[in-house]
Amino acid sequence: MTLRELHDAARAALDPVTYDYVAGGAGEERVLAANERAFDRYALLPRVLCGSETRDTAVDLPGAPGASPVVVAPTAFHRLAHRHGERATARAAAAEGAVLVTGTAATTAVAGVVAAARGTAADPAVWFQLYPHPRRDVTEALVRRAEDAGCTALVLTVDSPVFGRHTRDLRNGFTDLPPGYAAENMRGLPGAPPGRPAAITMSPAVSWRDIDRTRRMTALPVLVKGVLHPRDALLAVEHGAAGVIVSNHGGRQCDTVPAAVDCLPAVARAVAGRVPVLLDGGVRRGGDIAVALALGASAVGVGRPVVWGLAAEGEAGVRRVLAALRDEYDHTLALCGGRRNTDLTGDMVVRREETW
Ligand SMILES: Cc1cc2nc3c(=O)[nH]c(=O)nc-3n(C[C@H](O)[C@H](O)[C@H](O)COP(=O)(O)O)c2cc1C
Ligand SMILES: CCCCC(=O)C(=O)O
Repeated sequence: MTLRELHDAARAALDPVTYDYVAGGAGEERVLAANERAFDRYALLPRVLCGSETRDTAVDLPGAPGASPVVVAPTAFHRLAHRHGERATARAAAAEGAVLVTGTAATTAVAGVVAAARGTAADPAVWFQLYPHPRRDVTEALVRRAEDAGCTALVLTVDSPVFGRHTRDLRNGFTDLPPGYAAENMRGLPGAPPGRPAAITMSPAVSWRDIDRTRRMTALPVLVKGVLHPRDALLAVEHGAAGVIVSNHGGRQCDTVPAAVDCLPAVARAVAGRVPVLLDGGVRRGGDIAVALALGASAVGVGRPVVWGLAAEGEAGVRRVLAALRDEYDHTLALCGGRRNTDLTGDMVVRREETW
């Protein structure tokens, strides 16, 4: 099955409200569409007669040496997509050597997610995503949970000072998890109502000070997710980020921003190799990964395709998505005369004429 067929199978398997939650974006979904379309405007200029029978596509990421260049981006509520939920995703990512980013909005507690990954691979890399919280004690409790579970890095999502307005969810009245599902990591936190999970809080009042505070709480590397402006990328490095993730949240926050991949070159220039830069949004094929790496990314994140794999076929479906993307990428690397990721350089990407 191709990724497109997995998407169709997922659509058939999911109830329409859940499908819309995953598929949808903010506003008129312009950014959602632009993320994928932007890749059509980039073409690869291969080099010839410089390839190799053996290629190495592994990449060293914070807390994840020798990882796949395809990272599972944090996506909420996997138990809505499949009864095995985040555990299935974790087993699949571990089996494929891919970093799994789980997070505050997971429907399985982080300890269970890491345990599932460890049941599959000796040394899986699971990162924990959280929103900078205005209450330090809440952030600290989440950080300890991630550490105790065995996560190897934290991801702070900074593109969500307020919730995005997801048009389809508003139309469908999808404002809360159905009975029987919860953001399990939010249970028992300071300020949580007894027996119930605390609400996931986003605040426009958080700042770089909160990033500094979080960094001081932990020895884990901290990546900053949701950067588009090159000056923010620079600030992230200055504030000790171990990595910068260029992302517009899959078109689910501001519907007037550029396509994610179009923001990558300027961010990569600003970061200038000091920490890894990752890119997510609209990555759907191996060629997209090659373009992103040539434009300065060390790895890419994939969001929706993983959820489609999960909904269609559980663990096996997620494995299929991750394996297909890595295999297509390896094939593209071979076609471009590369033997390792760093052989893809900026001069090998050109703009297509927009005459079609
Ligand atoms: C259903 C869904 C849930 C998401 N939940 C989160 C989340 O909890 N935290 C976060 O930082 N990003 C979240 N994202 C954004 C993804 O991490 C990622 O930026 C985006 O999906 C990448 O775009 P793609 O879906 O085109 O690959 C979510 C995206 C989707 C589609
Ligand atoms: C409170 C959960 C937020 C999930 C999210 O980030 C998204 O749906 O885009």
